[in-house]
Amino acid sequence: MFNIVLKGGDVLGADGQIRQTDIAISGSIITQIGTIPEPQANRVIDCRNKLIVPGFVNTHTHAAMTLFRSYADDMMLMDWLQTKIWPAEANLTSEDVYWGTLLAIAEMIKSGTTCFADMYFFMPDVAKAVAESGIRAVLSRGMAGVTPSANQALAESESFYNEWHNAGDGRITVMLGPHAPYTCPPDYLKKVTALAGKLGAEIHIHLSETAGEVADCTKQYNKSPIALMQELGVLDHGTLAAHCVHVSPEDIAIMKEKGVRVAHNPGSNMKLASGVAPIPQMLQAGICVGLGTDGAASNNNLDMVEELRLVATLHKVHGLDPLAVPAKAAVDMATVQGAKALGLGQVTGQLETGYKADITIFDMQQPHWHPRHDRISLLAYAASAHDVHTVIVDGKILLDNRQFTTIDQEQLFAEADRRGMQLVKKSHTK
Ligand SMILES: CSC[C@H]1O[C@@H](n2cnc3c(O)ncnc32)[C@H](O)[C@@H]1O
Ligand SMILES: [Zn+2]
Repeated sequence: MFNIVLKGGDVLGADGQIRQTDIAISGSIITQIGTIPEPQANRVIDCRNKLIVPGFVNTHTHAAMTLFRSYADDMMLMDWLQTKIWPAEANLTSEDVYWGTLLAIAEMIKSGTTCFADMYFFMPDVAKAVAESGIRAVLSRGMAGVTPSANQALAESESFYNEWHNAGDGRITVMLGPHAPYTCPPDYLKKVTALAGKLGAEIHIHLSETAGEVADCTKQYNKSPIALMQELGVLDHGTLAAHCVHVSPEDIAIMKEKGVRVAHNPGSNMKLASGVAPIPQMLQAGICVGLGTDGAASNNNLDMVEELRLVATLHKVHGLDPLAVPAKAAVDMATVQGAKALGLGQVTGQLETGYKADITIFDMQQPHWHPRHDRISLLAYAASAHDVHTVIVDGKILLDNRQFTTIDQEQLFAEADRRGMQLVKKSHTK
């Protein structure tokens, strides 16, 4: 007796091939892929005309920034952070972060994401939203060495790791989150690396996002941010580096040597006019690249279906090369490579027996899914988040025929609207 059987869908297997077959789920695990003639299960889902893929892995976001969506647009990164975002974030409460995160989780589930990496504040409240909603997440308490709360952030990171790493039925893992080289001076980063060594924790950090960051770092330390991180030991504990837009061939060689995994955020990089990361060169060098949305204040949504299309098209036009990031490579970045980037390569990101049942099911009975010459191509270039029909995480259905099973949508929208408006009003009256 299985818990769930997905019957007769077009399944994207771990070998990259799509076959019409069945998937059986027992508890949290995929236990069988192949024809199951008369399935005995608590729930059998008819998946004819459905595409079944590994749930998307969003490798970099700041979930609760949904509350600042459309508050500050059309600005460059440092101006955006310094004049709008950081002042507004100073007013955040733990309840705001809980509701903002839950809004993000709802948006991610509805667009097919089953796992995300977050860096923010009030992380126990983020973890609570993750635990209650049923999604999978890799959480980091953001730390900035230049702020008065620098030492408190280190202490909170340690207690957060001790309380939440592997919690929520194993759906939550924890990393350390030094924000960036320009907010975390070398002495502070040394404390972070010492803590990473003590806990056995990996590190999630923003690196080389803008040309200005690289120029300032080079002026101050005579080294690129990547080379500086190498010197400080930041790359010795397992590193998830967000952005890496302005990296040189020498930086790429260091990243390869140190096994740095990259969270590529094409939508955010385009909107903040940060630049185009050399992703084809990184892939060529054998670096693990996952896909992320960044926060909803810089993207301005958390839709990995859109990000999939952006990554597959941006690098073509930038390099004048239609093969720069083919559809299959883009889908891999959104799934299997994303899971590897988060240190979850043995857990999620693939439809294979023994892996967690983290699954997204697309409804292909829509005009833009016909004719079906190539389903991977349709997913990368034609699909929409509206096609997401059912989402399963850890063997539990979180979105059932487009309806949430763990989230009260009406209450969520009311809380998020009220809190978002209040936060922006507070920022304007200061
Ligand atoms: C210290 S918690 C995380 C911190 O990061 C800020 N943030 C959001 N988007 C970006 C980005 O693209 N680059 C750098 N920092 C970013 C967020 O507002 C929080 O303050
Ligand atoms: Zn970010």
